[in-house]
Amino acid sequence: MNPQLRDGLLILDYGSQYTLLIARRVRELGVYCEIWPCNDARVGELIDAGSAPARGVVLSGGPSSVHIEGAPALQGGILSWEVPVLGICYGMQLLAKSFGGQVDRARGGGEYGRTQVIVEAARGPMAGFETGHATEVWMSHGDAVSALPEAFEALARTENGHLAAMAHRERPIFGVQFHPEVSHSLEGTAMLESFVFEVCGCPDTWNMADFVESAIERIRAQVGDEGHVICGLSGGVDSSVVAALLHRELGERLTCVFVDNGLLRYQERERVQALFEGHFGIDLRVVDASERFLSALAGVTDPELKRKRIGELFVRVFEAEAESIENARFLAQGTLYPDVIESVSVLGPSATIKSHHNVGGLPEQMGLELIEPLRELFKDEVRVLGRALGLSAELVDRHPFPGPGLAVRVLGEITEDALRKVRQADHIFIESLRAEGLYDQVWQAFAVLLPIKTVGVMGDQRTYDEVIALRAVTSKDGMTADRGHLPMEFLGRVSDRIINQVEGVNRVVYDVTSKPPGTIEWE
Ligand SMILES: Nc1ncnc2c1ncn2[C@@H]1O[C@H](COP(=O)(O)OP(=O)(O)OP(=O)(O)O)[C@@H](O)[C@H]1O
Ligand SMILES: O=c1[nH]c(=O)c2[nH+]cn([C@@H]3O[C@H](COP(=O)(O)O)[C@@H](O)[C@H]3O)c2[nH]1
Ligand SMILES: NC(=O)CC[C@H](N)C(=O)O
Ligand SMILES: [Mg+2]
Repeated sequence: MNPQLRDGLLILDYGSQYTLLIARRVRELGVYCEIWPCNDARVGELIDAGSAPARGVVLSGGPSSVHIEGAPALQGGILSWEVPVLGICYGMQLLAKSFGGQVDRARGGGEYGRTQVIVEAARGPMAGFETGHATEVWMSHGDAVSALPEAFEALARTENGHLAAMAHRERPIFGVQFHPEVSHSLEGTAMLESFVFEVCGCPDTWNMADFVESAIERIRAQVGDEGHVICGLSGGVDSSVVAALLHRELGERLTCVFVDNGLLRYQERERVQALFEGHFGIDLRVVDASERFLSALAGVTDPELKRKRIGELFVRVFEAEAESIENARFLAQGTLYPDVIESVSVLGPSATIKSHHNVGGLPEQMGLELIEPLRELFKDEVRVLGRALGLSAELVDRHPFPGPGLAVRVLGEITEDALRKVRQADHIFIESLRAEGLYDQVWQAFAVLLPIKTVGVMGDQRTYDEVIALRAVTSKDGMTADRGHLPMEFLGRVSDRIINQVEGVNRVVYDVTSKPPGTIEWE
């Protein structure tokens, strides 16, 4: 928990796809916030201690229904913190149920998409409007509050009379059935503003500079005067920002370790070495662990098992380096919020999407204590921070590259030959994007090698070779993504180059799946 949370908002996540957007909106207002899973153990501890972690609490939406067995519940103790609460969608339904109201399947099957609501009482999130004001909001619900709890009154209704927002008559407890955090709710930001500033009284003092300061303070407290930190440096945006932050505070008490795991892209090791050894005056060690990684992955085809083996080996390599450095008890990583949220599940183990190597892939026993100063940030926020720390545009605007690297882009079994194919194809794709000025128009792009063979004809000869899938996406933070709209002629040129130059590949396809329902990586 960051001490800045005391002046900010705690968002409890019940599994909504929009929870991240709530956090973004709040931070855009200059107020710090954190998202915790609704069943986070810290909530129970803080309830027992009787102390609220923040100035207000937001209960997010979620896919479940409050009247179904096993649906995530509201820990009633939250209400004893006596700080303002705003329930959004599922969050509002939880509040209604807790206070004795009725929640049922909505008449007519629910409301999805654009809806007009009319303000009935200008309080709480609706404080900025006149009674009778009509505003367009975004709905996405199949259940509805069919009977208001006695202690509550309606703040807004839809045109056909359904409850759209409610407020406790005496306490600062509010619910909205729609999603003020999405941009389709035209005056949603104003509603959040009223809640955050008027109701909760949060100061709008949060910004990146504060973040740096408080991150450094926390690092200082954690590391002490003698501690030495090992930083896993991949050459990517996140770990470079962490290294720059740590270097400011620790100077020579920082050692960066770049691991060549044999799963890197074309000439990646050389590029990272050239960039960092010359530039930052940072102590950089390059460890060639490729044989260890490749033998640990031999014969492994399950994506989660790949990720776990890779996560564990990374840590073992860092531990081995730490042994030769006095007081090296800490491991810094560039973990971001999306890495965390995808690796841990809200509703139970089945909802884990994938174990990011640096979170869900970590071994249970570790000899090093983690330092993860970016754990509460999103990618685009880290980029802003990187620029503020003076990192070059080339580094800051680089496409992300996952720690498990090409292992999750060779579907199925990983062999040297498969790595060669995907590495060459990726290089051709990325260089072509750069050469034709398209690199910055997509958020991430890469090649995937599929474990299937198809028939082709090359130079009058029959071929029976493998398939490369190209993937390019646009995104803001990696949590959701859309297909990249690359010109078909460009894709055709890349396809020709790949098939001509990469031995063993005779077909190229383009992935047009968005996220959701797909994920960005194929494994
Ligand atoms: N080859 C590597 N050597 C050392 N550490 C690594 C390596 N790959 C990943 N890591 C560690 O794992 C963390 C998470 O990887 P991730 O790819 O999410 O971040 P990144 O590489 O720093 O940034 P980007 O998202 O731009 O690729 C990194 O921040 C870094 O600490
Ligand atoms: O460092 C990382 N370790 C991992 O284990 C990992 N898995 C996915 N990614 C990257 O995260 C973003 C979202 O990816 P997905 O849509 O595939 O989950 C994309 O940018 C992915 O490249 C990872 N990064
Ligand atoms: N988006 C939501 O929070 C949906 C909540 C609840 N499952 C409903 O359909 O009403
Ligand atoms: Mg990376």
